[in-house]
Amino acid sequence: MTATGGRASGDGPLVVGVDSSTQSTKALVVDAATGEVVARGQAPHRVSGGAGRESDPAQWWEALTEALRQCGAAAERAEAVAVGGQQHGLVTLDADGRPVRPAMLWNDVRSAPQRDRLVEELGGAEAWAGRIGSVPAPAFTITKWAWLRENEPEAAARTAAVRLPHDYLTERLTGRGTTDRGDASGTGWWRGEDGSPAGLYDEDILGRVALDPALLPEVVPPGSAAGAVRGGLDGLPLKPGAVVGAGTGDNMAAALGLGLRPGRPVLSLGTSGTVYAVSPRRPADPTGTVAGFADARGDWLPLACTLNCTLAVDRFAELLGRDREAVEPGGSAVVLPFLDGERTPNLPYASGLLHGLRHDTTPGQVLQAAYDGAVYALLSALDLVLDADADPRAPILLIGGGARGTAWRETVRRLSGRPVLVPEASELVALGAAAQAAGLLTGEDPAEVARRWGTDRGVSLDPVERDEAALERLARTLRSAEPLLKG
Ligand SMILES: Nc1ncnc2c1ncn2[C@@H]1O[C@H](COP(=O)(O)OP(=O)(O)O)[C@@H](O)[C@H]1O
Ligand SMILES: O=C(CO)[C@@H](O)[C@H](O)COP(=O)(O)O
Repeated sequence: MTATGGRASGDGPLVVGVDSSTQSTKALVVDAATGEVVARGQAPHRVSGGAGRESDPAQWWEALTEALRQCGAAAERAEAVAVGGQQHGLVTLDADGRPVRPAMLWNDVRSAPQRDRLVEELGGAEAWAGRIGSVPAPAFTITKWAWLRENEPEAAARTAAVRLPHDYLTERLTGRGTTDRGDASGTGWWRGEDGSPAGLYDEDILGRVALDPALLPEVVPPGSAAGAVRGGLDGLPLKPGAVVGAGTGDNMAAALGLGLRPGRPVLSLGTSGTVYAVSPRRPADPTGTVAGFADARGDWLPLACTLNCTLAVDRFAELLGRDREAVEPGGSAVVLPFLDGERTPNLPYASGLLHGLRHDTTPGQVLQAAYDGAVYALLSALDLVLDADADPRAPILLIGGGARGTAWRETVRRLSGRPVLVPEASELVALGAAAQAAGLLTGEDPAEVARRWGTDRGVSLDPVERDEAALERLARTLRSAEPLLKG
């Protein structure tokens, strides 16, 4: 079992990297010297359906414990651990550190009205982009906190600490309320332009949503530890005293795991679809398409995110009664798979749309159209996340659960016209967290650790001619259907 596709195992210390994302927790035990994955575990999460998307944070802790148990004795020997987690989720804790209510997740769009109001109150989209580098989407933590205050004031009043998903797990490990700049940059109340690696909380913005800064975690600067694993964590197979990294958001962790350099675009196909690149310049997109996130090292991570990716396409396959790979070419069907509303483009009230059916349209063509719709939304932001001087021939790094599927790979090739590289290492978020943990032991930059491990080695797929006709059909349908999708 190797992350790196072949280097021999060494005698390096062991580290644990955790990916606590929407659907599950994955844990890897990695040899810090070679990057060899010596054990792995995975346990699922429950996410509510209906109007919102919520998960009980206590369940993430149970899933972490279970995933580590599956790693066996190797986890107990690890010298350091770090947690990458789904971004943005609002975790509210009471005075005893227990969740006041389930966490509202990144893909819960109930706070769209609060988002619109907040954008207007600060002086519009441009003002937000200039101030925090992003125009908040309803994904951002600040909009969820505003929703909570309005809709469940007693829960907001009982809140003694506000955390992100990865902060919650890190705090249970160390007993200290901490976060990092990468995940903090998705809250809506963190600013990174003052030159200090940890950035700062924007007290004026916090005042607008009546959130006391004392309720927020300390931002641990890159290269520093959050603490050590506490004693007395019954049933958790980690060694007390093991170093705990600051952790980060899952996309920032994957960027670490790839040892990503500026100019290399990443397309991640999971519950969310994301497209991003590392940049030395702080982004500020007033259209709101690109979020100006910080990375976990001191650079930036301009990123666009869709709400409808693998789950939406799998749902189309299920509705059509087909295997997810049973796509067929041709036809004129167009699917805008916005089953959960959408963030890119910004259409929180949208639902899915199927257009262009003819008597001879086949179910396999409709399924292919669903893949096309999901990938189109991401590719429309590809050039926007890259710096102007980025090489347009650089391959797209394709990661996330969907990257294992042939239909996903071929759709990205056909709609992008670019070479595609699918890393052999499948769990890049957990590997990035492991690289952060390893860097704390060795004093190295975590991205250098990942490069040393060779995590971006994989299958190279040559470019194919871009399917302009499909792109044009999608663009036209999106334009024409806008009033309907705005709901
Ligand atoms: N072999 C495969 N082919 C295509 N899709 C896959 C394959 N394996 C997993 N997936 C997709 O990957 C998704 C999970 O991706 P993952 O990146 O682990 O999600 P997340 O991190 O958002 O929880 C599932 O929704 C599933 O549709
Ligand atoms: O909201 C975003 C990025 O801004 C999402 O990418 C979340 O971070 C969830 O990630 P996955 O669970 O799909 O990996």
